[in-house]
Amino acid sequence: MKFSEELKLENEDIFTLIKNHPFVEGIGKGILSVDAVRHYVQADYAYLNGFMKTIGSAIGNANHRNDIAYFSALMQFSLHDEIQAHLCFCEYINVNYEDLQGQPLPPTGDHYVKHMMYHAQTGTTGEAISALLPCPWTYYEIGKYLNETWQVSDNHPFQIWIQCYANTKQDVEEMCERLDEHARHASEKEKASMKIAFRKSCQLEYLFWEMAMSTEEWPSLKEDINNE
Ligand SMILES: Cc1ncc(CN)c(N)n1
Repeated sequence: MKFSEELKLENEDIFTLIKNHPFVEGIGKGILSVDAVRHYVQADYAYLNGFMKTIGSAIGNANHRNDIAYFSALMQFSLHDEIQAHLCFCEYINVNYEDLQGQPLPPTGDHYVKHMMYHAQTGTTGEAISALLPCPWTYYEIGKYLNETWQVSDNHPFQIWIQCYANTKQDVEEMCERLDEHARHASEKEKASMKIAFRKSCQLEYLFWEMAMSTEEWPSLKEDINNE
């Protein structure tokens, strides 16, 4: 069995939790709370910046030119293509995209970016790919699942969002192949680290949806004090 197939099998529980998450269900139904969508886009804009910076760190640690070329191509999707997914949500809540940019990451998003960055800075290229892979992989699974489950017609409010990710099969397969190539040359110890990095990223993907749904914020009394 390929290493990527092993990872999928071992983390099927989290993939299922993600597909059944109320935010994901809301995308399928075409009904989501405005606050949750606003919170998601604000956090995801900052998260994608962190994701791309993590790729930058992985490039800094890479020993092979083909990995550098791969990482640079991987960055393009987040930098360009995902804007349409965000704009789809912005249209739904009738808010300018620019107004949702530049916000700090809420606790879960902050933890997720730092987790990926840790593996990119301290681990091997295989470990960095393991930490980064759940981002494209879980979204591809969500897009595919929603496309198969709901009638996603032209007038579905989240059609563009769903198609954006449902069409990424090839990208995910390519990333899995790259991971499998690294796993073939990895020691048992390195493969164990890769598995930990992958599972935590899957779990943080789930928690990111929770974060948006609960509009998670850093705890503080300061606003209350300022408002008194
Ligand atoms: C948190 C998160 N995870 C994954 C993706 C899909 N690239 C995303 N936009 N945001």
